Amino acid sequence: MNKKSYQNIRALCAKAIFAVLEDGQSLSTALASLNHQVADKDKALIQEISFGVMRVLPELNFYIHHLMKKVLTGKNRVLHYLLLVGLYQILYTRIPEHAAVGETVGAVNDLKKPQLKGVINGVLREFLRQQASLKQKFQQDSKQQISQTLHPSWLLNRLKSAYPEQWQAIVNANNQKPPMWLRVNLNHYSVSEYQQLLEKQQIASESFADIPCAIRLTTAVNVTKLPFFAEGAVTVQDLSAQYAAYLLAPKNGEQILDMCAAPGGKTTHILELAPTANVLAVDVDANRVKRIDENLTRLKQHAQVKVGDGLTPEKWCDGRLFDRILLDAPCSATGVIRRHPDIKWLRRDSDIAQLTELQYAILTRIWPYLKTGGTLVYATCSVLPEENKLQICRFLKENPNAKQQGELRQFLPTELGGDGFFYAVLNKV
Ligand SMILES: C[S@@+](CC[C@H](N)C(=O)[O-])C[C@H]1O[C@@H](n2cnc3c(N)ncnc32)[C@H](O)[C@@H]1O
Repeated sequence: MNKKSYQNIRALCAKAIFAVLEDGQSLSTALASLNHQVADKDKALIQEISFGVMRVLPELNFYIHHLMKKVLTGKNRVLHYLLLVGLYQILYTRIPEHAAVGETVGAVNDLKKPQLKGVINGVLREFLRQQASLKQKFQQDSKQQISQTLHPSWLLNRLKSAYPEQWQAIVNANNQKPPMWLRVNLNHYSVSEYQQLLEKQQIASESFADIPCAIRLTTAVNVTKLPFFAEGAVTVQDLSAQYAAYLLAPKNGEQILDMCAAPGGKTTHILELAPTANVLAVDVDANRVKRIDENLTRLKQHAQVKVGDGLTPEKWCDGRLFDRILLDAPCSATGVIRRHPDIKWLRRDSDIAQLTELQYAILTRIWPYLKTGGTLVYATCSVLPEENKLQICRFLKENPNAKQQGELRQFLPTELGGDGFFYAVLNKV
């Protein structure tokens, strides 16, 4: 692509944030649709700024409300998001203040609002002047719990009620940048062999006793820097997500259904553990299903991949029964907020009841496709009991042929450990 067609990255950040907060798109989707306008060298910065703004949104809004008599609305709303981008750089990046202000002000041309250059410049410079006192005001704003925790109140209330002792630790973990975890393909390298390869590239890492293929990188790196990534030596996958395939315990030759499989992170792990298992990977989202194929290709694995709705398995299932089913149910994703901080502003309290209903419906429709003696693993990346423990309790009550195997596992996000995840293993008797 011609270099001249790349846009000012602050303008692109503002557009991406606009797409999330005004149009309800996920930040990953919004950034993906702008990707062709970003030079490779700028991709890390655009990610850092836009994800960072989502992480600390209430703080940045607090400052703007103190600095402006009238908030920018209507056709000028995108400039409100540009101001967030400017403030984030000043507060949370190493970009020198003058450059942060200059580049942000320069973005008004790409946003086709040159007449408002003075407003953006004025607000950012006023922030620099008042920075210390505004930060103090923000710290003292204890009435506004949302400012202090950077979480919406409906979610805080749910966390407090589910985890009266741990909610603060969960909130703190959610507000951190996430650690980068890898899953080593043990068919290619042992964990210690791969750590040696990383060391040669000056990439520091730690292994983790509970999961034999997991490595945490001390500092996140682009996957292109990972030795033999393209050849399938490793996959980027959070520690907690790596439990799924181990709990499913697939065997070669078995019939396995990976339900809600896209983008295939767990499909490929199942095939690493049981390379000749007959895996059917199904997801309702045709675009995301393409990514299962891409991941299978990179890892040189084979599975049958279908677009299908978990609510209507009779439409896509060829009549076979499965030895094992992984149901990685669509959920609130409240366990992965540190990876996707936009979730805090996209989800609504009312979504939880709808999701709970959908999860339960998929579970009940899929259950008949499990052989007697077979195993189903129910997983979510949620920390809310309604989507997890309470679902399983209800299912066990209503389905006498379902028996719980082992303990229910509710992982909570921790600073250096894995994401928030839930697992239940059910046997059909
Ligand atoms: C948590 S993600 C799955 C992650 C995936 N298992 C992995 O490890 O890469 C949940 C998935 O559920 C899919 N989904 C949502 N509703 C569905 C439905 N009714 N039937 C099938 N898939 C559905 C979404 O498209 C999404 O890809």
